[in-house]
Amino acid sequence: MISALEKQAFDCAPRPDLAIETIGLTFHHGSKLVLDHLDLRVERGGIHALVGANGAGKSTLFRILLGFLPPDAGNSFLLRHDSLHLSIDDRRRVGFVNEEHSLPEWMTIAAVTAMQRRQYCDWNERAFASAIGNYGMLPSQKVGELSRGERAGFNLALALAQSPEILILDEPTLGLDIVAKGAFMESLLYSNATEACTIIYCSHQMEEIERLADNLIILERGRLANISPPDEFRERVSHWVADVPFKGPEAATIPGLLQRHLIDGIHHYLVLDQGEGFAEFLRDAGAGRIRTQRVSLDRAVNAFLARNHAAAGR
Ligand SMILES: Nc1ncnc2c1ncn2[C@@H]1O[C@H](COP(=O)(O)OP(=O)(O)OP(=O)(O)O)[C@@H](O)[C@H]1O
Repeated sequence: MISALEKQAFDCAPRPDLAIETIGLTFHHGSKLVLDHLDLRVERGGIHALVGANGAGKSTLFRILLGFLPPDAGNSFLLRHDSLHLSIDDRRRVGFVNEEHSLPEWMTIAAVTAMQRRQYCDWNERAFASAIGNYGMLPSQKVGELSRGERAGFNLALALAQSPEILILDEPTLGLDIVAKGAFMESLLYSNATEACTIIYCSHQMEEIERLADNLIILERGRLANISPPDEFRERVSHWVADVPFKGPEAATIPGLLQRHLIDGIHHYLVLDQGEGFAEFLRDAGAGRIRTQRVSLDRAVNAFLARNHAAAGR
């Protein structure tokens, strides 16, 4: 028989197969609940995209995981280590790139690189050279002189050279133009980081996610709303087109409704987790012709995140 104390310790013990684990993680910014008893388990390896509406709590989650913010309740573990007690060695195993790309502006690329090289004992010169090779930066250039895209690329090259076991990317391509975004993603994909480490990647760019991610994590108001391969999520959302007479059925009666539109007298419904039974529902509502269309990941995620607007309209 184990005691209540032992059971609690066992329940909070980190799992070795997980890169990230949060248990009942709760955080408030003032009176605002930002993370709401979040239970998240991210397996080691692969690319995991973290998606959510603005203010869903994604950056806050990263800050807690990295030990920059203490949670109000619950636990968070990074590579099995409690985020509140990460040692210097634990931190060396974690690469972090965010949209700010904050690096000392007055230092040259050569000087920042030399500093990082000294700091990380597992420094991988090949990974650094390969990532930085996508850009035409000169070692003598100061960080302050770099464009946003170059700064992002430099930051990524530094993080990859660390040989991290986990790489956390918080909207690293925010504000970059399409060419700079492409260069950043190429550097990431053609590094061997994708084989050797777990990448958790927060982005609003669905086409990037569709191309890169093995797993789609959706955070909604501080709670976990989905964790699955992106395709699996996309298949949960279906688009039905039907010539239902008049205004069509009341929104409140439509099963799984995410979004609906009336275009040229034809009703379009985006619904969640509905199979063939939905066609029957439309037929019962008076529909003659009914067809379904493929939904892109972008559309599926956006409709899912905006579904509360549909609910509010009911
Ligand atoms: N320092 C702060 N003080 C007060 N509230 C804050 C602070 N930082 C964040 N918040 C609030 O916490 C909530 C979550 O913020 P967070 O930055 O984690 O969201 P996010 O999901 O990363 O959003 P985005 O996609 O816009 O970057 C937001 O509602 C935000 O207004």
